[in-house]
Amino acid sequence: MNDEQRSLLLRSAARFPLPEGMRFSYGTAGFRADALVLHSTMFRAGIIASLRSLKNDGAVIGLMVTASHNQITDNGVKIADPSGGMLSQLWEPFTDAVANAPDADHLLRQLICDFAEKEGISFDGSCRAEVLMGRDTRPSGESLLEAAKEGVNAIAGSAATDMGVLTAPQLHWMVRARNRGEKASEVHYFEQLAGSFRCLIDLAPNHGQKSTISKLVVDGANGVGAEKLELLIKMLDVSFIEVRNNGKGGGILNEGVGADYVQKERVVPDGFGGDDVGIRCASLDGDADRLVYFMIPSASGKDIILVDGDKMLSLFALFIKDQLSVLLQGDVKDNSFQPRLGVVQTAYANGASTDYLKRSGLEVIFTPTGVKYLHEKAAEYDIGIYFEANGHGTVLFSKCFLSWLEARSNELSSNSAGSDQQRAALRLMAVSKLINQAIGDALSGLLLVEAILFHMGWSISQWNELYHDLPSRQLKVKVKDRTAVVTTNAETTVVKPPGIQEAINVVSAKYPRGRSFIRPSGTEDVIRVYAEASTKDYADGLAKSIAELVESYLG
Ligand SMILES: CC(=O)N[C@H]1[C@@H](OP(=O)(O)O)O[C@H](CO)[C@@H](O)[C@@H]1O
Ligand SMILES: [Mg+2]
Repeated sequence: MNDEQRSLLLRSAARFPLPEGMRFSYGTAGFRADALVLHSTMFRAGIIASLRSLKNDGAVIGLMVTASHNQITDNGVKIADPSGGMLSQLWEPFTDAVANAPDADHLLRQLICDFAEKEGISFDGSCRAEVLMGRDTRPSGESLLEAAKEGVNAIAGSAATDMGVLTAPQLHWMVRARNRGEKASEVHYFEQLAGSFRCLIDLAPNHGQKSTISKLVVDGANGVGAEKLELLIKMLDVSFIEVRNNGKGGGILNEGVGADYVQKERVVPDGFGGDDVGIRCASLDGDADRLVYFMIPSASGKDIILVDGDKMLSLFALFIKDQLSVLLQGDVKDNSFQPRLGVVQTAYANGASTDYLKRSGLEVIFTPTGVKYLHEKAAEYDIGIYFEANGHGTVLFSKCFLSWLEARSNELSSNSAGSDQQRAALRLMAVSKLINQAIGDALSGLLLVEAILFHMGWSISQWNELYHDLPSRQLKVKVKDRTAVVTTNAETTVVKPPGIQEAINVVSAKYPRGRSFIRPSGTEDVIRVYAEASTKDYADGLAKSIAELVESYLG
């Protein structure tokens, strides 16, 4: 950095002082806190996004202002890498250090200069950083986005482009598209989703009945997802999707609504009730990267039948596996390309889903919690399907598989146009365009679920019958120091403190189909307890006993 660049950075940083007594951590999914204390964090996240762009020879980086499913008074920021995926984990320690560096004695500037030197990032103007920015509908978003913009501008020669209100997955999609030299506006995003959805519907065996698709009611969490889904519905020109909780009726973001509420509390969200019994319903979260489906079984209670991320994963896996087997029919094994299909879950996946997937002949792999881990693993396959139970996930197609698929499809269209094999190839191509390749996306996931249910001719109940969830229960335990718990085996085994894993094993073995684990949360100051067993009472009892163990070991 030359003197001029240094003084620009210092002048700008002085306008966003670090709040006293706060400690910020990039955590599982970006910085999150009360919006009132976040201006310095946003400014600094802007700096990091600029540096990340410079490190990648000026590739576009994304910066999304959102706190997803948190309460409306919170906000946060996630950074998207050039691929459209989450910020590289290798940069997280630096990101944390920048967010917490004291203003005094130019420590922030020093930290940035030292890191830039180590990473070989040059400020000589040979490349220009570019950061695409978006925000959800939180009232604090506009001013926080301005702070982030100042952070980008504090690195001389960088450009920040404000894309306005977006879902998080839209911004990730745009970053990916820009870096691939593809059209990247919101209209292009909608066109790609709508076009590939129509294609899947037209390729369905029962396509003549598309005007009879039954009603779907979507809880938009009073957030950005509702607004964008309404636009998408207009572009699709369909009438079977109704959006509720779109924020226009006075409802508050994530309050008694949204995917996280529905999945964790397992109760009917606001805006839904007796008139919706038996109807296919879905819930988005506050930045529309999570999606769960549900059904209201009776008008008299608040209970729902939850159709979660595990079931979405199972539905996608089943459909893709079927299409692949049609496509590969008759191919001589030795000569043909055998695509590797992998399914990625975390320990929170319901045991019944894992059994179902394995019984279906699928390769199931486990990673720690957090989509950054699942995404990385899924990317190792030709087709990698990943989902967290809470509804965050997607399907990744490798470049090599897509080239093979395109060639195979061209070959089939000249030799056997209209054949089952050709239709299977076209379906798989449409899925790869519909489902967001950058990150889990509730809107694209929703259209894929709808297209597959239509293809199968299934109701939500038939989908739900793929397997029966084992009753499960999650608890949170507040302890003195959650970092005292260290786990291994994708968080299913505790290695510290000594003895607790053995105790967990003994307790779990007392319950039929008992399985439980503990881990420190990456987003809250708690130890999370998960338990499942053959009945609801057993799952509740097991969770309670494990929580007591945690208290006695870590108090
Ligand atoms: C049990 C659970 O739902 N954990 C969530 C939650 O992480 P924790 O580290 O468990 O706090 O927030 C993450 C970010 O949204 C999400 O990826 C993850 O699945
Ligand atoms: Mg979210």
